[in-house]
Amino acid sequence: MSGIPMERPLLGEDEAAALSALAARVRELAEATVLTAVGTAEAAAVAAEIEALTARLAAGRRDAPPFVPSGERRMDRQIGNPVTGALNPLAPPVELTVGSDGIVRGEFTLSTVYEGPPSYVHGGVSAMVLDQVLGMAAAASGTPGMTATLETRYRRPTPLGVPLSVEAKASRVEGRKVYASGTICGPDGRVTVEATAMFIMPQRFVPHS
Ligand SMILES: CCCCCCCCCCCCCCCC(=O)SCCNC(=O)CCNC(=O)[C@H](O)C(C)(C)COP(=O)(O)OP(=O)(O)OC[C@H]1O[C@@H](n2cnc3c(N)ncnc32)[C@H](O)[C@@H]1OP(=O)(O)O
Repeated sequence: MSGIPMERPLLGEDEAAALSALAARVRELAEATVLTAVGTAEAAAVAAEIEALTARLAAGRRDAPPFVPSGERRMDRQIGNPVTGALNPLAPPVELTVGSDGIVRGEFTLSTVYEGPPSYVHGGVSAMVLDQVLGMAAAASGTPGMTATLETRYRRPTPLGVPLSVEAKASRVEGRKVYASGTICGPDGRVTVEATAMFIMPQRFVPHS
């Protein structure tokens, strides 16, 4: 049982745009923090200002990240998602589209905050992106589910700071189980990471169960 409530407020367009702009500035702040070379006194002064800004935002704190309305496409309502969520400063964010062919596609660039080995993307970050994209491909097949298994194969290092592409597709559905596969490719089109996964729709979400 999660400590975060399932019920969510829905953001209007203006509020979603304003909070997304805020998250974009915080993303820049995170990268500036990792890369800054200002001295210790300046770092301490900035930390104090950020503490005050955090207190201003927390003055209107919600119990859980809000959703945005998304009509039929319930999979893109989680604006606080750590991969795709414009509202989440930890998300790159990866913008995804679902094609009529069932393939989920996206383009994204990862900054140095996602570094694993020097100058390359952390393997856990690649796995997180693929989990999301394969999960959306499973949902696009009509059977959304929770990740039961996720296998990643790291073919070559994934570079930071250059455009990457990701895509995934559901391969088969067996009852509540959906199998999907996908890749991340570098700017040269070569695959850097491959993944396969199996998602299971929890029994409690099965319609009319
Ligand atoms: C509708 C839900 C919301 C979705 C909204 C969609 C939003 C739009 C897309 C967004 C995309 C997000 C992408 C990120 C998705 C995460 O990150 S999900 C978070 C990570 N995953 C988890 O935390 C899952 C934790 N595990 C669980 O909750 C439960 O174990 C599961 C996976 C739901 C299965 O529970 P269950 O339905 O009670 O399973 P159960 O009836 O015991 O078993 C059913 C069958 O599955 C097999 N099985 C069960 N678990 C496993 C396993 N881990 N490995 C292999 N086989 C297994 C059983 O052996 C059984 O097989 P058969 O006997 O039928 O052959």
